[in-house]
Amino acid sequence: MLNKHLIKEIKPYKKKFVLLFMLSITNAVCTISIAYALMKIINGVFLADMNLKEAAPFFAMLLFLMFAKAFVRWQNQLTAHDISLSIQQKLRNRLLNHIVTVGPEEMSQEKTGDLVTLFTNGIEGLDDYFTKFLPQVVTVGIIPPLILVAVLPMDWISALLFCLTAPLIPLFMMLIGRLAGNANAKQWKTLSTLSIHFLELLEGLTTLKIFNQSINQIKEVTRLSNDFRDATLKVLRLAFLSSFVLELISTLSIALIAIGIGLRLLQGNLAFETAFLVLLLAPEFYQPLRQSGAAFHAAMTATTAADQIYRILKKPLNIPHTNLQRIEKTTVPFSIQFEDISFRYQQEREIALRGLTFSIEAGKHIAIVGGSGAGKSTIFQLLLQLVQPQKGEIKINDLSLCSIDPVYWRSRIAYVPQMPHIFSASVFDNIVLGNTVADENDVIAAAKAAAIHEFILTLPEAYQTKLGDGGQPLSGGQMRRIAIARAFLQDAPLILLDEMTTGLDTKTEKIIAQSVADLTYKKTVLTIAHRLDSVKKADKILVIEKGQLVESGTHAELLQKGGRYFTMTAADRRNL
Ligand SMILES: Nc1ncnc2c1ncn2[C@@H]1O[C@H](COP(=O)(O)OP(=O)(O)OP(=O)(O)O)[C@@H](O)[C@H]1O
Repeated sequence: MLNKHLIKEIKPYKKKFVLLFMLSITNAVCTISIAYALMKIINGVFLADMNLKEAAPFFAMLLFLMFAKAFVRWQNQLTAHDISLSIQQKLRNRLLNHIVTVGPEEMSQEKTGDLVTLFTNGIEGLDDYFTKFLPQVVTVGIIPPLILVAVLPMDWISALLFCLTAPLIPLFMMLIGRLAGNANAKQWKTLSTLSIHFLELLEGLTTLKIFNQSINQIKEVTRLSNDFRDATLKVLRLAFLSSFVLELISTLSIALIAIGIGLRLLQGNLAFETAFLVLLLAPEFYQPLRQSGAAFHAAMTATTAADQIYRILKKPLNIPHTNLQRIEKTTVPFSIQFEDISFRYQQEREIALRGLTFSIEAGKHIAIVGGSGAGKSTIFQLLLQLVQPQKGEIKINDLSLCSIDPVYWRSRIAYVPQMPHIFSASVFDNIVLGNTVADENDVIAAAKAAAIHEFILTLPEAYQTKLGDGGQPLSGGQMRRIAIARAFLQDAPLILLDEMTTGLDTKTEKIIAQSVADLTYKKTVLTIAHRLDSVKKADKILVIEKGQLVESGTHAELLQKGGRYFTMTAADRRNL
């Protein structure tokens, strides 16, 4: 239950944790002193004929101690929440940074719904660990032992009973904890599955409606929702059961001590003062142990989430971070060499690229063609350093790509993906996307080059119109043009274009083609093309099939060869 990862997170907050410890000791001292003051007042007033003047200091002491105890508990909670919120914020940032650094390939093995649940409920669930469980552990470690030390010299029999009965509570907690651990894991899994299906329902709403499947999906979400309710109820049942058991054990223990004290009082073997003080302290002795049951269950949920969080944080970073170099600006445009590159995606049986060897001279325009799933996009993934080849070497200006700082390297690439992502931000921010030096004129120029400026002006707030989730909806072609404007703005020496003109009308395509020609002048450009008539002008065409390079040359050379490219162009013409 004391999760070693979560405990490690406390290290930077050692001082605050020491304060928490000191506050718990003060709380324990206050608890014992309150019992002592009460005993003095009641014994004095009822049995020792104490008058008001004599009792006044004890009343003052009692009042002071009660305030002090309330203050200490308040500070205790504040400190615990302070530590918890700082750790949560740090973990959220670390998780986010790690996900970004690990990259899309590794993260594609994770379910989006799982990650969303982890990032929200999971991290928030850790709060209970730091604000309930850990302070409770500290309290359990301080209050009962201090009470024991106070009681032992006065009444060793009650102290012995404390010692004999107290271990029963953690023992039962451990037994119930085993069951609760499984129930918590199941509850977490069900919640994740529910999130995944709900996300799918939202994302695939159109498809589901068209195929009349929305009812089925709703039924599935409802079924999962019921499963989640059952799983939660099971967890709650166990939590209530453990509370019941702990309450029962502590109540019986207090009763046992009270009977023992009563009998010895009757026999005259015990002074009233001592008996009364021990009776007052007995519930205080068991209270932290009793409360630890609830804290224990809160911690269970937190540790289940923590296991998932640290599993993600353990994912290896795919970039070797030693001796990273930069390519000086003077060496652009870049020449590229693929030397016997082989690559297989994790958890895929089929190899995506096999022994790929080709070279691209600096400043040349290369087209990559091939059937669906041939491995074209994977070449871009490798060039973007989103994945690393298992075999072979990629060289940029004769420098190994894996020795180049990936952050710097990506800043030298303008990339238009097949399906660009539009963020929940203004049109302006979506085009700028982190380019800190671009001003308004640059953005407008980029939008004009991407033939999207006129359209942006028709939007309610022009360049300030919000896009993305909940914002202005865009067509596929408009999204592509925003992505193309991004690339224009970046003005990088290496340009990777994936299906550049897909989803555009002929007029827009012409405008963009001209802008691309201007943008790519004297730059190294790689274009993935499906429509073969758009690759005729390329300096070199690479034909990829089943992850292998089957042909390369200019359009004319390849046609003359009468090989795979020739067959593809013939098929392309027939389909027109
Ligand atoms: N993230 C991924 N995880 C696992 N396998 C992948 C991933 N991306 C692609 N693949 C697999 O790698 C192979 C090559 O895919 P790639 O996307 O490079 O092909 P492509 O030529 O770009 O296809 P298309 O023209 O249809 O986009 C395919 O078998 C594909 O299933």
